[in-house]
Amino acid sequence: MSDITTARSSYVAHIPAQLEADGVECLRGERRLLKNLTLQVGTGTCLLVQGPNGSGKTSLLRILAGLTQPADGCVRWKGQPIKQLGDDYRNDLLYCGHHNALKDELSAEENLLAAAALSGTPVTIDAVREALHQAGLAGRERLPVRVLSQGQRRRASLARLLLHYRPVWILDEPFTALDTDAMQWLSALIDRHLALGGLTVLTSHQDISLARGVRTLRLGV
Ligand SMILES: Nc1ncnc2c1ncn2[C@@H]1O[C@H](COP(=O)(O)OP(=O)(O)OP(=O)(O)O)[C@@H](O)[C@H]1O
Repeated sequence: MSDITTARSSYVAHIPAQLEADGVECLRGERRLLKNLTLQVGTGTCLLVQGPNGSGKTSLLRILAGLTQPADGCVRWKGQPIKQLGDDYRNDLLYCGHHNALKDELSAEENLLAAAALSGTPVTIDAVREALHQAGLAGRERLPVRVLSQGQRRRASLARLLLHYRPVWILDEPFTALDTDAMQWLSALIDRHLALGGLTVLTSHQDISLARGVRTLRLGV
């Protein structure tokens, strides 16, 4: 009995904490955007997905986040299909979409508090204020989001990265609208996330530079 337990424990311990796409296909209307796409992203790794407009970057990120089902193939986290993992995967994931997912009439503070509560992991107002300060929004926390600039809205959305530890970050064009300081802040945040054993998949039309290096996947070429 103890031998079996030991064997099972060591097997579990050796399942790599990696995100995998295995033979993924994505159809949009008449178009096949992705065919037999296979990739692995391990902890401490950043994968940058690049390609022309319409090449399927957002579609791939949505499939990796479990928000869109692939026409074929499978996405796995720690060796298990994310479809089967359900909330166990969602609790390990932080997805920041192309749009900022902020409600215009609410302040940045209220947006972050509401998003955290909805995700089932409420946070304190102090934690939210600290995250918004780090995101460079000190003094703007209580304004309705509709009056913030595009870059400030992006910063407010990205402040979610500071509120919970989630190993899998999937970020769709997170650098869009950010100024140079904010781009450096976000790069440092991703680097720290990778150093803590997280992984990141992101899209960007610009090249990005991280201390740990970046792997690039080019679509539509
Ligand atoms: N729900 C949908 N129904 C039909 N077509 C869709 C749908 N979602 C996306 N598409 C199409 O799929 C293609 C890829 O879209 P996607 O958003 O994945 O591209 P992208 O590489 O992220 O583009 P961009 O660089 O412009 O953000 C586009 O031609 C788009 O119109």
